[in-house]
Amino acid sequence: MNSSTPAVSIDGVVKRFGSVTAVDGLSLQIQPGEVVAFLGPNGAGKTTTVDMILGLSQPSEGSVQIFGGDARQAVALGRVAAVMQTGGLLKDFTVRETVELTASLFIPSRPVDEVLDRAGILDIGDRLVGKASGGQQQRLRFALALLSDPDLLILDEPTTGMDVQGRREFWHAIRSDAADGRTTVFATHYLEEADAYADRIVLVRKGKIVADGTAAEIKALSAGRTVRATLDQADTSALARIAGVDSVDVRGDSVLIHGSDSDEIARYLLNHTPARDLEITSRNLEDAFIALTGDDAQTPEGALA
Ligand SMILES: Nc1ncnc2c1ncn2[C@@H]1O[C@H](COP(=O)(O)OP(=O)(O)OP(=O)(O)O)[C@@H](O)[C@H]1O
Repeated sequence: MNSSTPAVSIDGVVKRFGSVTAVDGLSLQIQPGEVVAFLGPNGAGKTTTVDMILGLSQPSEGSVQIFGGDARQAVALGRVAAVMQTGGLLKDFTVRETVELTASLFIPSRPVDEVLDRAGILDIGDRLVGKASGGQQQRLRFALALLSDPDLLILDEPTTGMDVQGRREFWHAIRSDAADGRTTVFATHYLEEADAYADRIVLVRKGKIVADGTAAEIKALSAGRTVRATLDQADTSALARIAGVDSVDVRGDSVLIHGSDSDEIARYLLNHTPARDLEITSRNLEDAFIALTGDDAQTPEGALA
């Protein structure tokens, strides 16, 4: 590997499960040290992509390379570790025994106490896993992932079940390891988490990347305004052709048009249609996410993907 080798290189990947295409032609390169959020609604293909990065499944088409090589090999060498949503913990072991047992299976690079401390569970080392809360179990999975001191950490909904303080401590640990060069990829539903902690957000919808950029770039992309007007029998395809328009939604006798240039939309409606009662509103962040990833979303003009 040389310094220009990407940590993750996904090239034209398609993953099908029978008639379902979970990942549909995805290409993505992640450089060492980046913290990247995979954001998207249920069923967007986040977990399927994460599984392929971990070598747990193979693409139907295309290729996935981790540090220039095979994903399974990178995992076997301890260069890649993961914190997944469920599974993998034995309830009758204590928290510390779980970490010790895992450490005994390979040559760990970090001492047990250090990873327990890093994950914020040093004080509950003697607690049975079955008695640990959901958030504590999630921290335990994090501790296990840190044992090999991986170069690439994959997190699937990592903070599920964690309280506010737990989330903050968790992300603090992730960011400080990123500063030391660790690459981190996490899948989430939470826009706020991606916004606050990722260097880069990859927005996926129906197995495709719909936007890829910094949080600021994504927000700028999904900004814009909605123009609502009363308009019978709206010609939606004509409205969709107005410069900067990315969605047109008809609700009863109202039409909602979203785009980057609300003046242009209003001008068109007033000059070329019998539209009346115009209202112009800004979207909040959550609306923007839905606009980019919802069922009616169209890839916005000027998309960063
Ligand atoms: N083993 C499987 N067999 C059949 N279909 C699958 C399988 N795994 C995933 N899928 C389908 O592939 C699509 C993508 O699923 P995936 O779990 O990757 O989405 P996701 O973005 O992680 O969703 P969520 O946010 O709900 O975790 C879904 O339609 C899902 O039903």
